[in-house]
Amino acid sequence: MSARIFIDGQAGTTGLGIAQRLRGMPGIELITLEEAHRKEPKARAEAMASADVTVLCLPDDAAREAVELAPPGARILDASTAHRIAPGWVYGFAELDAAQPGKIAAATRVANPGCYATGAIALLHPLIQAGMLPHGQHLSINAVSGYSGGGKVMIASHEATNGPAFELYGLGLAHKHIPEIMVLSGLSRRPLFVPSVGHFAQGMLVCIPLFLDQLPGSPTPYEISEAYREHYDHAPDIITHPGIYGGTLEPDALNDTNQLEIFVCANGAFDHAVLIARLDNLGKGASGAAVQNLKLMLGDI
Ligand SMILES: NC(=O)C1=CN([C@@H]2O[C@H](COP(=O)(O)OP(=O)(O)OC[C@H]3O[C@@H](n4cnc5c(N)ncnc54)[C@H](OP(=O)(O)O)[C@@H]3O)[C@@H](O)[C@H]2O)C=CC1
Ligand SMILES: CC(=O)N[C@@H](CCC(=O)OP(=O)(O)O)C(=O)O
Repeated sequence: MSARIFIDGQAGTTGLGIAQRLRGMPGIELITLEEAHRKEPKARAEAMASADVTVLCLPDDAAREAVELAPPGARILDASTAHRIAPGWVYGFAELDAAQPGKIAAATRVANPGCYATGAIALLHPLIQAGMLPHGQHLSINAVSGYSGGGKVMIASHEATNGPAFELYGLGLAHKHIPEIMVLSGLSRRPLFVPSVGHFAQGMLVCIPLFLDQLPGSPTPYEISEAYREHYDHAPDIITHPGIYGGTLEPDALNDTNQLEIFVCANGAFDHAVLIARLDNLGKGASGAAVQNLKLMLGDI
């Protein structure tokens, strides 16, 4: 028997990415609304009622409205920021720890993580859990994303104007991913987060600098990479690199995959390290993770 999936927001960047991934999968039937009806509350509520899982690929306010429209008991996977740390919702980062896949599988409401948050949590949570980073550590997070991270509006703007080549944003230091990064990593002190966007469509790097001599026990970079190896030993989509990485890193090497790579760069003479996550903002940072979560919610069909 096939599983019926309704994507609310089927015409957007994330919705199209999820639909494309699901079309190739056996055992999945997509419920689609005609263009004229795709924003009608009644048509959307009916589609939700007949779906095994509804995936919300909508702006935050529209996602909150959709949850209100949903019949009681409807299973929902929300790709927006609206419910990431909301009570009653399970965070859809399956690699968080050994218990998370089971929690996602059993949940009625799952929040798909933000793209930057996926990279930051993947770097921070294992070290905080292992006691190598204190919960109250002062941290800066710097990241660059391809312009598809900004959805249809940013894509159209970059493609129409051929730029800007690069820009910093979020300079009010209140980016919407900071709350989920804090809660899921286990940080008690708000990190500084400076995102940026470049004139390339897809791909992402998330970088976290550390002064190793300020950490408990002054861990070596090798101990940090070993902590990642142990934590992600049973996570096929997370690729850890042993030892210290000293090459160059381009953001788009994992495009169209659901993988995330972790690098530890360091210079022991200065006790300096930089933790780096590379992922596809539209893959593991959005549609790839959504499909991974859907598979778990449907019993890994
Ligand atoms: N792009 C990315 O890398 C990521 C995005 N996300 C999140 O996913 C969600 C969708 O983002 P993204 O795909 O980029 O955005 P887009 O702007 O590309 O797409 C949003 C879609 O939602 C539709 N929509 C808006 N309001 C309603 C409504 N009331 N009822 C039905 N449909 C509606 C829009 O319709 P119309 O086409 O008519 O404008 C559009 O098709 C956002 O919450 C975003 O934060 C999550 C992870 C990564
Ligand atoms: C380049 C760009 O604008 N990126 C988006 C984040 C996209 C994303 O993954 O986040 P959500 O799932 O939370 O929307 C931003 O910074 O708001």
